Amino acid sequence: MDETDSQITCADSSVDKLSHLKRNEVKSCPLPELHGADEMLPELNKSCLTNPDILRYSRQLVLPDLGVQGQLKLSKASVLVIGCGGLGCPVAQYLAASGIGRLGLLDYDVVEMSNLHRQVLHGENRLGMSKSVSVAKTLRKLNSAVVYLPYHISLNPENALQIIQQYDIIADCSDNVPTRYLVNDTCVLAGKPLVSASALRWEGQLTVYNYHQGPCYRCLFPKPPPSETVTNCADGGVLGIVPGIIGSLQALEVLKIASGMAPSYSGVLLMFDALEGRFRNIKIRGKKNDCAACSNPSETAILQDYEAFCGSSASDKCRMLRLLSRDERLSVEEYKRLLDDHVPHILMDVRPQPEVDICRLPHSIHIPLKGLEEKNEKWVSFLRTKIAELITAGNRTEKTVITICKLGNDSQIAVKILQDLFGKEDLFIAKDVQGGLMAWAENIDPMFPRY
Ligand SMILES: Nc1ncnc2c1ncn2[C@@H]1O[C@H](COP(=O)(O)OP(=O)(O)OP(=O)(O)O)[C@@H](O)[C@H]1O
Ligand SMILES: [Zn+2]
Repeated sequence: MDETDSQITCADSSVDKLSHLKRNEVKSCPLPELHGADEMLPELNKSCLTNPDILRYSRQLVLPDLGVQGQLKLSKASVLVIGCGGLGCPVAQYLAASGIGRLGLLDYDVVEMSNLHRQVLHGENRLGMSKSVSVAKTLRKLNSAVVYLPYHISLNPENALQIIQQYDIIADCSDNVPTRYLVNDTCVLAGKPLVSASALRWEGQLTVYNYHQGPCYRCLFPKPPPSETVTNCADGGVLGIVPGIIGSLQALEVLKIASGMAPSYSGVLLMFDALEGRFRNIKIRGKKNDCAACSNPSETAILQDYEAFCGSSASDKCRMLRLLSRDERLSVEEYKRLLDDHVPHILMDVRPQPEVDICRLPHSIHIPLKGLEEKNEKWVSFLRTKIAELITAGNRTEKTVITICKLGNDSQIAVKILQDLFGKEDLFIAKDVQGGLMAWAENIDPMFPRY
């Protein structure tokens, strides 16, 4: 079947309108909601398996723990997958293949090239398309008996309860802390089990919240971590297979709950280390008596400002630190002028080595942020040598060090450390390049690689 004749149940005209919009356009235009938050969904009430069902699911039907009754329960169950990215793809794929009744697919974002190594339900022909629609289109070809409901929206405190209460089980496949708190609190309020997972670099985690008397996310994490300590896939990287593995396990937990079995990870945290090839199960604390969310669910307020609570955004792709004042920063245009005017300076690239191996500005020196943070003598004396060379070579005596990284976060931290190390010296100036090398690629040099 070709892309164009896929029978996604949402209005296909709205899908087409969305398909090739850029992310910002999608966010800013009034969206034709593919499935609105307030739309009531029909009940799933399959009472027996048809012959095609029996053939399709035969290999799992013969499993004594599942059987016909389990399969029928699956067919009557509905699951909301929040985030159609690295985790959401395998979760949705295995649930669809297993014969879940209804799959809600929620994501505000569109498919990008850097998604394809792990978000395996999208493809090159889907670039710019709504992720939720793309997943629905792919899965329609895998199992057309499942009802797919794509929501091309951002889950927020205004719509979360209306959507979540229409599903039996929730899979959190999102990638940011405000969304995790929002999903948790809403699941507590609506009384829904929440299968939650994360994947970053070579590691993955998985647990089930709010299942029977089990703990919720807030029982474990009453307060969010400091926003500057939170890394996402764009910052930290992720091996595509890791969310593939964790997402498959997430689907397994959902399937167990949906078919009437007990999940394995309620009150237990699975930690997967792909480098070591090791899975570890850690027993986690039970329900907290004074948990702000689940100790008294009817009182749980989900209308708090989750972004303010967490100090980070639920929709920005990149976290943006604001450590420096405007005059401690150079825009890429200002930095280009400084280069064109041959102003003596040191450009210090503070990214980790693997990123420098991908691309760098040829005149930069490389001192990784980690080396600076540890005040590593090797790097500090290397920088002192470079500053001495700058003073000897130039007619001017300003010791100007400009830091740069991928997006302009680590470069700000580097400026703070430099100010601490050299700030008392005469004529020492430290600034960073706002937006980093990706802003350089965007606004100055279109040939510079983006990653
Ligand atoms: N509040 C939210 N509402 C809707 N979708 C969300 C929300 N929070 C996160 N998501 C979605 O969850 C998905 C998480 O998946 P993943 O981290 O693999 O993708 P990504 O954000 O595209 O990755 P990258 O960081 O590499 O760009 C994203 O597609 C993101 O758009
Ligand atoms: Zn709790």
